[in-house]
Amino acid sequence: MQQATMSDDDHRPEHRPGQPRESAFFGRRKGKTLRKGQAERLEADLPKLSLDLEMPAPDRLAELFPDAPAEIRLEIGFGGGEHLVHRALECPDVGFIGVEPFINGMTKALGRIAAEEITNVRLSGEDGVKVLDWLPEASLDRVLLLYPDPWPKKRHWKRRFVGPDTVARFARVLKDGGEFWFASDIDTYVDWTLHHVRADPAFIWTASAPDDWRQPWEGWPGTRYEAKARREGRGSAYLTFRRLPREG
Ligand SMILES: C[S@@+](CC[C@H](N)C(=O)[O-])C[C@H]1O[C@@H](n2cnc3c(N)ncnc32)[C@H](O)[C@@H]1O
Repeated sequence: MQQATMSDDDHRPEHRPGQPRESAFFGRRKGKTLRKGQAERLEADLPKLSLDLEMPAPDRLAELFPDAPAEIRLEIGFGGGEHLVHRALECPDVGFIGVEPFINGMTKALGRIAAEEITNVRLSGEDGVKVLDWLPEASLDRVLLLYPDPWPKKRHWKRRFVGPDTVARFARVLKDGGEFWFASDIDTYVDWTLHHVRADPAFIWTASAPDDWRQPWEGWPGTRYEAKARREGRGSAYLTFRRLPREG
């Protein structure tokens, strides 16, 4: 990563807050044709683990999981699920919701979930925006966005998942004191995210020293996309924002 400038005003011309987006997915849903076994797994296993966005969310989100976890985290755009599965195994008492519209990534994650007999994960193949809008207010302890599609060309910055509307959505679904974790190897996206999240009074950026954003979180296993960034010579920033208590 080039040195992030951490300035707040670099990207304002592109930032025109308007109506909340109904979709923030601009990527591919399908890659290589799935092998027969993979297609069968997708068909058999996904419905069992998938959120039903046609039905209202349960008031107590913990009811989605067999062991009614006290803590629930959401990972948006999990790719092949490497990080999601690692954390689900590391924290069996936490409920994880993973969102990934790319079918090949979803299939890979389903394979790992089955192989490890993981029970504390629920999934959605929908756009993360739809899942955020479905979730009850103040229902999550953490939202993770790890290496979101970077859209490096300036004319595409508006496609980035982070924007004023999605930051407001994070603020709605997070519990007081909950956290939004963001990782990226693209310096303009790091600056962009700092600008948008710090513009929302619901959040504070928790960093007080450079290592707080240069070093990954405890137990960090890396991600597939991060490994690619390293091979190509880019470092990363890891931003942690805390949702402030609601007033009243
Ligand atoms: C660059 S990849 C990173 C994958 C993984 N987090 C990693 O670090 O290896 C970004 C992922 O976000 C997914 N994605 C893009 N837009 C999304 C959206 N609106 N909702 C949910 N996932 C999305 C893509 O399908 C892709 O798998």
